[in-house]
Amino acid sequence: MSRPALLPLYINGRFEEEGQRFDNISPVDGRLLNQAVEADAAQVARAVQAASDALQGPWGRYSVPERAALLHKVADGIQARFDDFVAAEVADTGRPLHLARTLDLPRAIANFRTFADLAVAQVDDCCETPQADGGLLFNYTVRKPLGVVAVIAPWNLPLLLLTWKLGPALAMGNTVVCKPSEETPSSAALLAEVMYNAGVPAGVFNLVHGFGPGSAGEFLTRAPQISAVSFTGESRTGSAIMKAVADGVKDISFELGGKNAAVVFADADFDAAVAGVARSSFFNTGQVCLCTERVYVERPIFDRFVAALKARAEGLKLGYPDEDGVDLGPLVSRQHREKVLSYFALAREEGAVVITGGETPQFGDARDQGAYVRPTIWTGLPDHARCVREEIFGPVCHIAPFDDEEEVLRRVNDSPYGLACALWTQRLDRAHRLARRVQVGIVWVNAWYARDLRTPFGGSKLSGLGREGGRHSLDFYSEISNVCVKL
Ligand SMILES: O=C(O)C(=O)/C=C/C=C/O
Repeated sequence: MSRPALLPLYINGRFEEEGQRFDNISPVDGRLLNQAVEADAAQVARAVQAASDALQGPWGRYSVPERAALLHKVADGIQARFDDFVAAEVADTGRPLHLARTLDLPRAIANFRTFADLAVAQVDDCCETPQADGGLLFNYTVRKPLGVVAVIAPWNLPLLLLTWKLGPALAMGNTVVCKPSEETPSSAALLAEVMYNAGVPAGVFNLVHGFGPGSAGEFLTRAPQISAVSFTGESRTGSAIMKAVADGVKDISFELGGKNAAVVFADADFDAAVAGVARSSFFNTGQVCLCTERVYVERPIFDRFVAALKARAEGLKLGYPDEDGVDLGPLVSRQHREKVLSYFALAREEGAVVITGGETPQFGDARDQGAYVRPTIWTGLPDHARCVREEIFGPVCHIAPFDDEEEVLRRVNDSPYGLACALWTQRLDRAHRLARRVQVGIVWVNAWYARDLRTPFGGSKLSGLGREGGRHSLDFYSEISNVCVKL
């Protein structure tokens, strides 16, 4: 698979290599993977202008079925280069090959196909209003594109999350300017090739690489012609974007941070709960906004559960992406590892008992130049400890006992975040009762990160604004008008 040594921009249907370059470093062994072009203010402005112009071009005359057909062609194009995309995603993130093959790529393809099909199936409202004079009002909904959408994607699930936004945005007739994370630019560059080869009209999809403040991210969110920003990432970046678009009162869709809890009751299926909590804490090396970082276990099974979770964590294999049986890759970068390690140190200062982990592994090979950390479990911290309140975004969780529903509900809700929660119990009456009272956007019961793309997805409090998924995405990416006709 030949991945370009230089990842270009893609503006108005043309690949551009002019501009400052930045290095893309492997988190597996620290070697230079490739470089990407950092878009400057003028290039971002041209991308946004191209997107704005494209709305008045052929794309503006595409019917919904024609847009859907083109999105299926894009999905076909990704499928046809499945291995290239897997290699790009694995190179940038260091994730296990099997994870890219079973999650990232299938979801990227599904993200286009699902919203192409939902757009075609979309039915809008109408209603009749009898008038006192015997007349009738006929009301119906008209759905138009928002316009130019800025899509800013994170580095933890680069292609999955970029396409999760692109699918509905394009299905609803918008044009987009995308800025992938500077940590993971490679798969987005491949997607530009697929868009070009699928015949997506020039200006409909544009790609700018770069950073946030003072770089492409800021230039994009401040561009006057954008109508909306769809962003997944840290809460404080979300706040900065809100400020950038406030004067223009732009639409925003935010899927932000979390400090997600798992609650394990004594009646839970013990082995399923241990496996589920180990997965929700360490999946993708803890780099998913939905990952568990707070575990609450009912006291009668607490000691047994801690021992079982410790054994699970210590059984996880850290390795090269293509190693047989590898469970965890590295964190996305040395810089992110410094952040996670700072919490490892903070936990000790705050008085944590380290059940397992809390340090970097010593491989004695090239991986020591990477960004690996050991899966880590703490206990013994008070609920107000920073390590129990702040998002760490690594393979780490704090585990604490609880005695009753009301206590654990209060503790789970005592968080500035409100994204996801996993409840492990066989008392489904209790599960349904608690699910309504947990202040999050997504509750899993005896499961975690099980997805139906039609369901509402997003968080409350600092975890975000709005919902993605199914009709929620179609509505966000539409300008909906009502027409009222006197008959
Ligand atoms: O699975 C999804 O659709 C999704 O949005 C995942 C988000 C994870 C964020 O870290």
